[in-house]
Amino acid sequence: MDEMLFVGPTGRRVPAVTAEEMRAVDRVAVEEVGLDLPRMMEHAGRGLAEAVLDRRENGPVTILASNGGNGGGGLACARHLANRDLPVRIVLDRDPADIDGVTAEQLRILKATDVPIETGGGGSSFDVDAPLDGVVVDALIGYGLSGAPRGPVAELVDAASDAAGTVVSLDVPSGVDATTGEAPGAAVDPDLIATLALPKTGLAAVSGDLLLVDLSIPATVYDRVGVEYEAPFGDEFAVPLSRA
Ligand SMILES: NC(=O)C1=CN([C@@H]2O[C@H](COP(=O)(O)OP(=O)(O)OC[C@H]3O[C@@H](n4cnc5c(N)ncnc54)[C@H](O)[C@@H]3O)[C@@H](O)[C@H]2O)[C@H](O)CC1
Ligand SMILES: [K+]
Repeated sequence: MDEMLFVGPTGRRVPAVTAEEMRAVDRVAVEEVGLDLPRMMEHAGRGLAEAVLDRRENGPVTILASNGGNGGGGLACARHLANRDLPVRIVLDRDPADIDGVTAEQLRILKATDVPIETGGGGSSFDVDAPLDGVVVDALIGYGLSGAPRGPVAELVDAASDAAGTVVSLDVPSGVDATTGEAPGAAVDPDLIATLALPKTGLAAVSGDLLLVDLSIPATVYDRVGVEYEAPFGDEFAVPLSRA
């Protein structure tokens, strides 16, 4: 627990958490402190959008999203980028009607805008075999990965892997186990990973620049979970990390 695998901008060691520890942090934040999921997801989406704006290239921004917390952050990011007139499109792994929970709240907002929402995995306007140009945002799976990517998610992971431009993964590259860094099947190989709140232990074993995005989780949450924590953000809301 609390392996010091990462270093922040001031040279300070930043602890890493396993997926299980991060789930415990989430649970305490929501149930004991009242920092609910929509609030954290908004920070995730904005931090991700700032990372994309920093690395922006000509061409569209394609946001690949599934039905979890990771996808919800991707959808919040899409809103920020579209509000800045970037040519954004969303590709879901499933029919929009099958998105639920907090992620569906994010989707509902986007449906009121003119951001195109497509569905990957056959039978839709999105051609999974056409190369993706511009920036690709990988918001398919975060620390909720269970086994090798399957079905339409696997096809979208492959599409991100074949992309010519910059690929930015949210929290963890989709297909990579957040705790071990191992990939049980296909996995995204991003240029940049915008990881949330604390780095995940598995990120020590994968390539890609690392940016740590603040979710505004108070230190008491980490205390209650037993994660040794010193706020790594200083005066910033996102800081680059290097691997120790
Ligand atoms: N405090 C925080 O760190 C917060 C993080 N957030 C983000 O939420 C995700 C974790 O969300 P969760 O809903 O638990 O899981 P995921 O989104 O990672 O994945 C669920 C999604 O993926 C599908 N899936 C899982 N395994 C597979 C597979 N092998 N093949 C195909 N599909 C798979 C599953 O069916 C679901 O659809 C975390 O990483 C952060 O990005 C919150 O936004 C805020 C708090
Ligand atoms: K991801």
